[in-house]
Amino acid sequence: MDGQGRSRTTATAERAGTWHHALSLEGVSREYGRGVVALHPIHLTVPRGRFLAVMGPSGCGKSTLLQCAAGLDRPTAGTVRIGGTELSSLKEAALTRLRRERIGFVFQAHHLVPSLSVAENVALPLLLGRRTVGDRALRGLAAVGLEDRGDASPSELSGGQCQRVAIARALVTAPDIVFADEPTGALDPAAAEEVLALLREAVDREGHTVVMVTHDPFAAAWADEALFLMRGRLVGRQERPDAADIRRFLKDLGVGTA
Ligand SMILES: Nc1ncnc2c1ncn2[C@@H]1O[C@H](COP(=O)(O)OP(=O)(O)OP(=O)(O)O)[C@@H](O)[C@H]1O
Repeated sequence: MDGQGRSRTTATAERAGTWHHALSLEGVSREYGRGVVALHPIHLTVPRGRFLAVMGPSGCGKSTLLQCAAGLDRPTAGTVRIGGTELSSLKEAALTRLRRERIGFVFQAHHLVPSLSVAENVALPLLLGRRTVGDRALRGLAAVGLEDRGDASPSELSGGQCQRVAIARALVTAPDIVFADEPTGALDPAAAEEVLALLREAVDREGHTVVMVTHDPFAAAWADEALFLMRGRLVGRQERPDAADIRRFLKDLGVGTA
C-alpha cells in the first residue's frame, strides 16, 4: 500500500486508465490442443455499472470467454484485468481469493449448498473470505424479496427463488463484476423475468456490473448492450438492444433462436 492507502495495483491501474473498468480484455485468445481456436484475440472493456449480454451460436466461444474473463481458465495469450488487477500476474492462491472476493458468479444451476440455510448460503462467500457477515446476508435477501426465508432450506424454495438466493450470494461481497452464465436457462418465463429484473436493479440501483451469457434474445434485451460472438470472434454489438433487433441480427448471422 502507498501512503494514501492505495495498493500498488490500484495506482498502476489508475495510471493506465483502466481503474474505471470493471473488466478489460486485451488481445485475449484461447486455443485448445490440436489447433482448436476457441477465441481469436478479443479486445473488450466493460465500464463499471454496465449490464452486458454475450450471445452467439453454440460453440462460438461464449463460455470460454467468460471463463477466461473470470479467471477460471488461463488464456493462451492476452491480458485480463478485473477492476484494474491483471490476472496473469497472480499465483493460483491469489487468483482464488480474487475470484471469491471480487467476482460474483451465477450459473444456470443455482449451486446452493443443501445442508445450509438460505441465509447461510448467502453469507458463505463472506465466511470463506473471513469477512464480517453482520446483517449483510439478510439485507441481500431483502434485496431479492426473500427476507422472510433466511431460515429455510434451499429444498423448500422454488427454482426461481433459489436463483434469487444465488444472485444475493453473488452480490454479497460487493464484487467488481458478476458473471452470469445462462442464469435463466432453467426457469419458466415468469421466474426468468424476476431474475432478469433483479440483475437490472443491481446495476441501476447499486451500480453493479453484470456480464451475462445467454441464448435468449428476451433475456439479452434487459442488458445495456448485447455483444455477438461467432466462431471465436466478436462480430457485432447492439446498444440498448430489443429482442426483435437481436433476433434479426442473429438471423442475418445465420443463427436461429427459439
Ligand atoms: N476443453 C476443451 N478442449 C477442446 N476444445 C474445447 C474445450 N472447451 C471448448 N472447446 C471448443 O471451443 C469452442 C468454444 O466452446 P465454448 O464452450 O466456449 O462455446 P459456447 O459458445 O459456450 O457453446 P454453448 O453455447 O454450446 O455452451 C468449441 O468449438 C468447443 O468445442
